[in-house]
Amino acid sequence: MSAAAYTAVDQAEDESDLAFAVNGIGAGHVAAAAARIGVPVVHLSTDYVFDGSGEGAYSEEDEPAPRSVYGASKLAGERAVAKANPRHLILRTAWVHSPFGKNFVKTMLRLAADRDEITVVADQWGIPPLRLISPMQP
Ligand SMILES: NC(=O)C1=CN([C@@H]2O[C@H](COP(=O)(O)OP(=O)(O)OC[C@H]3O[C@@H](n4cnc5c(N)ncnc54)[C@H](OP(=O)(O)O)[C@@H]3O)[C@@H](O)[C@H]2O)C=CC1
Ligand SMILES: Cc1cn([C@H]2C[C@H](O)[C@@H](COP(=O)(O)OP(=O)(O)O[C@H]3O[C@@H](C)C(=O)[C@@H](O)[C@H]3O)O2)c(=O)[nH]c1=O
Repeated sequence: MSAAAYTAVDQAEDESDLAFAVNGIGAGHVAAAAARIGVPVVHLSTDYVFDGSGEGAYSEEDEPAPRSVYGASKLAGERAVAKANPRHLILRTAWVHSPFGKNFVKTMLRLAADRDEITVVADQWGIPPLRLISPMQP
C-alpha cells in the first residue's frame, strides 16, 4: 500500500518540482521496488486528477485533466506506478477523514469551536470514503 505523498494542495503551486519528485517519481520508485520482489502495489490517488467540470461522480473511464500542480503530479504518479509494476491497483479517493493529520472534518470542527461564523466553499462536491477505511473513531 503506497500512501506517501506531497499533499499540500495549494502550496504545490509554488513547489512544483518537489510535488512531482515525490508524487510522480517517488511513487514510481515504490511501485518498482514492489515489482522487484514480486509484490502488487495499491497506490492512493485523488479526484484532483480530474478537472472538476463533470456532473455527478467520475468513473474509471473518465479522462483525467488536472488543473492543479498537485493533481498533475498525482497523475504523473499513477502513470509511473502503472509503468513500473504491472500488478497495480490505483484508487482515486477524496475527502479522506480520520482523527489523525489534517482533513476537512477536523478543520471545520476546529473553526466551529473557535468562531461564531465560518465561511465554507460552495463549489466543491465529494463523496467521503466509507467509514470502514476512514473511521473518525480510532
Ligand atoms: N487526504 C485526502 O483526502 C486524500 C488523500 N489522497 C492520497 O492519499 C495518500 C495519503 O494522504 P494523507 O494521509 O492525507 O496525507 P498526509 O500528508 O497526512 O501523509 C502523507 C505521508 O507521506 C509521507 N511523505 C511525504 N513526503 C515523503 C517523502 N518524500 N518520502 C517519504 N514519505 C513522504 C509523510 O511523511 P511525514 O509524516 O514523515 O512527513 C506522510 O506520512 C496520499 O497519496 C494522498 O495523495 C488522495 C485523495 C484524498
Ligand atoms: C480553512 C477553510 C477551508 N475551506 C475549504 C477550502 C478547501 O476546499 C477545503 C480544504 O479541505 P481539505 O484540506 O480537505 O481539502 P484539500 O486539501 O483540497 O483536500 C484533499 O486532500 C487532498 C490531499 C486530496 O487529494 C483531495 O482528494 C482532497 O479531498 O476546505 C473552507 O471552505 N473554509 C475554511 O475556512
